[in-house]
Amino acid sequence: MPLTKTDFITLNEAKDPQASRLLFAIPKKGRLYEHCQKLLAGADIQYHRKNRLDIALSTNQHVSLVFLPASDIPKFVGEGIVDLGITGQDMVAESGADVDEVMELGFGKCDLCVQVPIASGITDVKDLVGKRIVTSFEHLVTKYVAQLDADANKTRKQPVKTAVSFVSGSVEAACALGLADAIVDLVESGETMRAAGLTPIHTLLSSQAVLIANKKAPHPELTAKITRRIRGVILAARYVYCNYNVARAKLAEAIKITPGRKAPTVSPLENDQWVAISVMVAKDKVAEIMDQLEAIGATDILVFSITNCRA
Ligand SMILES: Nc1ncnc2c1ncn2[C@@H]1O[C@H](COP(=O)(O)OP(=O)(O)OP(=O)(O)O)[C@@H](O)[C@H]1O
Ligand SMILES: O=P(O)(O)OC[C@H]1O[C@H](OP(=O)(O)OP(=O)(O)O)[C@H](O)[C@@H]1O
Ligand SMILES: [Mg+2]
Repeated sequence: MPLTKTDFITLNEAKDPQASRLLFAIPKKGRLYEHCQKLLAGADIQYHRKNRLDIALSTNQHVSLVFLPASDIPKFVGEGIVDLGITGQDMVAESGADVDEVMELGFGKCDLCVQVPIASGITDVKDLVGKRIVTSFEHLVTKYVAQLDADANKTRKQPVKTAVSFVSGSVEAACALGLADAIVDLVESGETMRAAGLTPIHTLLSSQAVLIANKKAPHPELTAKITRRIRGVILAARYVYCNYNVARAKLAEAIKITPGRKAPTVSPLENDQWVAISVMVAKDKVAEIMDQLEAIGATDILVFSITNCRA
């Protein structure tokens, strides 16, 4: 939904140079919305969003949050209408907007894939030349198809053109509806693709959510502060804190298993044959690491979640 008149009044207030708030665009719904809410909470950017209003002034930071469709955010950031934004890398690529990609956020991971009906037997994108492709990623796909066509036409007498048409959602239905021979859409678990009887034959790009900034954003210090805070929240989500005891004789082996981000903290125990180690460990490797620590005789291995951190 476009911004309403009330939104623009609030936006103008928010842009009042006296207030000079940083404008931060957040996807207004969908896959990225909840993750963004958690990020904002972790970064302690508090706000109260009034019912149906797409702008919210932060109550504790010099920031106004602007809730927009994920697909519009790269353009708004690129043009400097807002200073910072969160969206998918796929949306940034599709928009062609010139923005600073400040940081990958580790959620909203998916691939943009060319998909064909399993029954078509097509396995090569070259076999789509001259056929019909339906997608929401019109610019990316048009560019990709232009190259496919150009390559194919080098060896053809009669040039062919692959047709690309746009739909805004439920792209996977296009083949079954007889609108397309192939589609290009996002795949995460692959459930939607399989349910539609489709199979992937090529990946155009891999995407995840990113923090993007206008290249001439007028609030460098506030931008840097928010970026640092968000980086802390992201980092905290990727790591756990691990504490264990190990025989001093095994210290070198233990450090190899848990080298930490810089180095582990090694503290003496009352028993001078043993030391205690505290260290950050990647969350997705923690079970493996605990197995390895146990195998060298480490004891009292404790793992704690980290709610926030600065590294
Ligand atoms: N299935 C998915 N898994 C992971 N990330 C996804 C998935 N679908 C979309 N995304 C990411 O989230 C971004 C926004 O997609 P989302 O589906 O939330 O918005 P939308 O399609 O505009 O809205 P809606 O689907 O609610 O109409 C995409 O650009 C992509 O980066
Ligand atoms: O591989 P999966 O885990 O099944 O996810 C992929 C689906 O998720 C998105 O759709 P969404 O639910 O956002 O609906 P939309 O097509 O209306 O955007 C995307 O467009 C795919 O259809
Ligand atoms: Mg969607």
